[in-house]
Amino acid sequence: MESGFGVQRRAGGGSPAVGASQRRRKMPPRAADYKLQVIIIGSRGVGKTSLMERFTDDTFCEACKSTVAVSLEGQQQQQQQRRRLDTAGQERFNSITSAYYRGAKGIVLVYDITKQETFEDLPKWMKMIDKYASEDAELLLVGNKLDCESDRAISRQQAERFASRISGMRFCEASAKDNFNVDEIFLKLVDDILSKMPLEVPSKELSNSVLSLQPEPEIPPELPPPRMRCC
Ligand SMILES: Nc1nc2c(ncn2[C@@H]2O[C@H](COP(=O)(O)OP(=O)(O)OP(=O)(O)O)[C@@H](O)[C@H]2O)c(=O)[nH]1
Repeated sequence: MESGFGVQRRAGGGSPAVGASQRRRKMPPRAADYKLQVIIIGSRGVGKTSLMERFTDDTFCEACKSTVAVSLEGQQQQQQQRRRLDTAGQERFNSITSAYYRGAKGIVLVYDITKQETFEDLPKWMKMIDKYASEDAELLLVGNKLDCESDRAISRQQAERFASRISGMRFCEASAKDNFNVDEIFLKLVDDILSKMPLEVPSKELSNSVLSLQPEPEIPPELPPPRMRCC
């Protein structure tokens, strides 16, 4: 399953430490300077939607339905639009999938720190990134459900080792439930994306971004070499 969204960020908008959720609640919406497409990917139930909803709405749902496909535009738009996409047909999935990966400036790869299998799925997701995403996309590995420390199955060191083998991948742990590290994840990612962008960005680069959630990826037989560090 995958999800993503358009992150809008005002230039000089302050650091994550200021508390973005506070700003979201108190500041009236303003036209964004940038719209960047970020996708959130990872196995079923790891908390992709919860992380996104915590960031965009500052809400958390204890018993959410599994997402098939969702589109969401504009974190700072007053009227956030969501629509379920018709996801019938693998061909359609593939074209949607590749379009979202291709357009993504940032990719958040999520696993659940209490579920070994979601960590074991990570190489599968990396293959999708290698196949479809831009080489320039910022990558962030997130171990979610940090509030469930007593049920932890994946150590921080294991995840750090995984991330260190992938060029440019950052890593952090978070809790959508406790709102721990959520704003920091997305705002740092956006800062990293913006710091890579040229000062004058052509307007077509700033087009609306949408989000897509799709089923488990089918790994194609022929894959390009993975984005592993060479030394
Ligand atoms: N304890 C805890 N539960 C969480 C956290 N984040 C999500 N959950 C729960 O995990 C379940 C799955 O969360 P979702 O956000 O729907 O996960 P998802 O990855 O979007 O799931 P799919 O749409 O099925 O791929 C829900 O019951 C959430 O309430 C978290 O940080 N801590």
